[in-house]
Amino acid sequence: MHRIAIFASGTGSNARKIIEYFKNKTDITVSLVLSNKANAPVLDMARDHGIDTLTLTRKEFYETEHLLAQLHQHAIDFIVLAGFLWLVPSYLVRAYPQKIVNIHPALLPKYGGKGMYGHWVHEAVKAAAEPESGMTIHFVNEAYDEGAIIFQSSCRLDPEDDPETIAKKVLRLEHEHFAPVIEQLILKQER
Ligand SMILES: Nc1nc2c(c(=O)[nH]1)N[C@@H](CN(C=O)c1ccc(C(=O)N[C@@H](CCC(=O)O)C(=O)O)cc1)CN2
Ligand SMILES: NCC(=O)N[C@@H]1O[C@H](COP(=O)([O-])[O-])[C@@H](O)[C@H]1O
Repeated sequence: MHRIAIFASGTGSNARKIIEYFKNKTDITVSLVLSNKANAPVLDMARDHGIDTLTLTRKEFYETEHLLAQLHQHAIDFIVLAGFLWLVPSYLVRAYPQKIVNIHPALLPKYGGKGMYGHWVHEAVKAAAEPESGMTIHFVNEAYDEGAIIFQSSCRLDPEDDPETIAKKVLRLEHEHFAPVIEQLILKQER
């Protein structure tokens, strides 16, 4: 059995799609949802699905081994960042080599890096009058959004699109692709 931990900071619509996708699978399950925000809606959603949750302060996340202990206690072997807004530290990247993936709401390498999250991404895409946007799933390394790209999907943008409608188009792609890409990656790695 592969056990996934999802890290999220906000709404958790991607986390919900992933939880629902693996609910009826026999070889992969979501066993833990972590957030840096105690009031994040993703935590209530996880609890509604009977999934353990964990909230960490910045000090606990960066300066203690509490997270590693919790991941070990839950036998986590894969980590998914789904709207998580803190930089994953080196100790965790090293502990889970090629086992941490992130979803980014743009076609990396453009529109990535520090400050590029949520609506800031779509604002920048709109400001640049891009003809398309999309989403990227990539491995997580020590820097924001610089890990090897695993999968990308794009959508056409219209002149009348604004950051909100761009976000909706990109989120639709994320919901369609993230869970199956995670499944294919996990099963490919075990071969
Ligand atoms: N080591 C890594 N950690 C994280 C990555 C990564 O690729 N490597 N991806 C991010 C997710 N992300 C883009 O996909 C991203 C999230 C947040 C930020 C950012 O600038 N955050 C702010 C803090 C925001 C807050 O605390 O509310 C900051 O660092 O100043 C950029 C990109 C997740 N972690
Ligand atoms: N750079 C990181 C970033 O911006 N991540 C983005 O946060 C949103 C979370 O939505 P959700 O909470 O509904 O899944 C998603 O669109 C994800 O790509």
